[in-house]
Amino acid sequence: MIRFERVTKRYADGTTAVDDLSFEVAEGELVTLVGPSGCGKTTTMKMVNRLIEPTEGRIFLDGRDIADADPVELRRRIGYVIQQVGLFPHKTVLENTATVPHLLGVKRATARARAAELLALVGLDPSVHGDRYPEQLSGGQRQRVGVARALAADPPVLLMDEPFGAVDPVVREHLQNEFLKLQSEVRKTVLFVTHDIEEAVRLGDRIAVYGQGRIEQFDAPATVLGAPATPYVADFVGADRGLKRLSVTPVEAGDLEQPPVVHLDDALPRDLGSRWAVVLDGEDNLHGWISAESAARGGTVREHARRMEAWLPVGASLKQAFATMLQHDAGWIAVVDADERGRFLGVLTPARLHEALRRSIDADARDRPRAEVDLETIGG
Ligand SMILES: Nc1ncnc2c1ncn2[C@@H]1O[C@H](COP(=O)(O)OP(=O)(O)OP(=O)(O)O)[C@@H](O)[C@H]1O
Repeated sequence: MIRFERVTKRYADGTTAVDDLSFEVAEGELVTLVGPSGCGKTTTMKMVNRLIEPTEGRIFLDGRDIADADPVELRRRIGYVIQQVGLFPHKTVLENTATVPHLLGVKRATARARAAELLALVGLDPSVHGDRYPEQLSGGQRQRVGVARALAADPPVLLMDEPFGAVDPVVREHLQNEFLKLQSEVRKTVLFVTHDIEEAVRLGDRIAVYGQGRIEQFDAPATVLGAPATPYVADFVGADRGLKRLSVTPVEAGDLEQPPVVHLDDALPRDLGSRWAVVLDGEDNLHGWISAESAARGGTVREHARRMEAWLPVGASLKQAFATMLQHDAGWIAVVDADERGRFLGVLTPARLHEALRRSIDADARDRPRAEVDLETIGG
């Protein structure tokens, strides 16, 4: 969808901001550009909508060289969201959002109706916020309007330059989550600039890690964290990359331990064979758990079974799993099928969680599926 072919940008004063850059972004893909200040991220971005012209090389959008496109027509196909939002202060939120479609000749009423839909989509109630002016909004709300406005002309491509950079960390995490949800619906092709590796990892299908004017690594988040391509990348993603990796590594069925299991309608065994057992209903769905102590008192499984609060669907992140363990002060959590039936699959313990993490790091380093990694062969 977007392709850079040996693109270089040298400014008039001799600064090489982007140096012989080649990469490709697939349709519907979200690529984050991350790196320290001044490494060329914004320059890369602005060359896509021709706010900056490359010195050398070519950029293709949908297979067509953008140098041949009319810049105004080109920008209609590209939504642009920046940190300083740039809303018109004298226009209401609804008018701000409807501006571009209106300029493109969409009838006023239609443009406003569409704008209201978009505001709802980014989490603003048009009946509450639509008639306000930008100064009557919080920073986070303004950013949402910025995103809604960029989507208004329904462009296939979105360029986002530190769109959530100016808001506090809590609001920022909200906006990131909302944006991920939105993106799963609208599936735009997105270039997203950030200097925050956490943000890059959370949002990106792939991450381009920038050094000075060059991409040092262009890979999926888990690979960048697990197998940094260069010492520079390793340093940039940080010593706590194991922690960051928790949030991008899913719980897999192969990570789970199989504890003793009893069914609700079973007669209670005297000896569970363990300090606790998982209790399932007649359809093998998770019901709860039972301790060896209560089993020893006799009675029925149903009588002693306790509800299981600490559980997760398979595919949830290891970070969520860890958070759930801490939240419930649980030494293990149950993992169920991700579908509606929620069949019990096994339990995750802290030791298994740690193994899953080590396995996924090693799997990436060796470019092999996680299930095939034998932990015995990993040093340390
Ligand atoms: N108009 C310009 N003239 C000269 N040099 C420029 C110009 N614009 C940017 N630069 C330089 O080009 C380099 C890359 O700048 P760019 O804005 O692309 O970086 P960035 O990675 O987006 O940084 P930041 O995260 O601080 O926004 C920097 O050294 C910058 O000083």
